Amino acid sequence: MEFKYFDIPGVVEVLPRVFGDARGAFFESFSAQRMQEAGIVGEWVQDNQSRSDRGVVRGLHFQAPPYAQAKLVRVAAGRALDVIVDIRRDSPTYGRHQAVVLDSERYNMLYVPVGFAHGFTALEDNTLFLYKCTNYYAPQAEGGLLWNDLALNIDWGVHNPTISAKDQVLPTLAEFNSPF
Ligand SMILES: Cc1cn([C@H]2C[C@H](O)[C@@H](COP(=O)(O)OP(=O)(O)O[C@H]3O[C@H](C)C(=O)[C@H](O)[C@H]3O)O2)c(=O)[nH]c1=O
Repeated sequence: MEFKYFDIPGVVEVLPRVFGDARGAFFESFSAQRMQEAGIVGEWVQDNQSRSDRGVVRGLHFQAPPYAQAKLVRVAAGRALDVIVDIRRDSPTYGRHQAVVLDSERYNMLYVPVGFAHGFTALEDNTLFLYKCTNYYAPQAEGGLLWNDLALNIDWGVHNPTISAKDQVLPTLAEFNSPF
């Protein structure tokens, strides 16, 4: 299991060791000890899974404290362009985003710390998106940012996505008051 770090502090890509043979492949999708050593911290209490066809955009979402969630995200089938935005007020990279392609053939994962808005584009049909969370679902604490806010300057890889009505009316970064 190898780890890749980015200019945005705290974000970690996990590149697991994959064991391929005539039957297929095997890899460890979670290791509390190895991940803590890499700075991937938190008590993982809830696993989620969503299925999206090509052109779906979900996000940008977060849960406000005290229900804030760190996430460990990957795809079990298909591919996704994962996007996270730093919304930690005192961060030198506030408002900046990081995009990483999650590929079910590369088995890579991304650690999204507390203090980030998160979303993704499904790049293929039947993209199965799996993620661990460090806090339970708390709809009363949900917040978000408008996916196509020009100030975020995010290339989602799609111009006319399938997106929920809820996500189409999220605030822009300028309108938004971060709880982090
Ligand atoms: C997130 C969540 C949702 N739900 C229910 C609530 C709705 O009836 C239904 C769909 O929820 P929503 O439209 O919020 O699903 P997504 O748009 O995929 O939301 C997720 O998308 C982005 C990418 C994220 O990072 C978050 O984990 C999460 O906000 O599932 C639950 O029962 N539990 C949950 O933890």
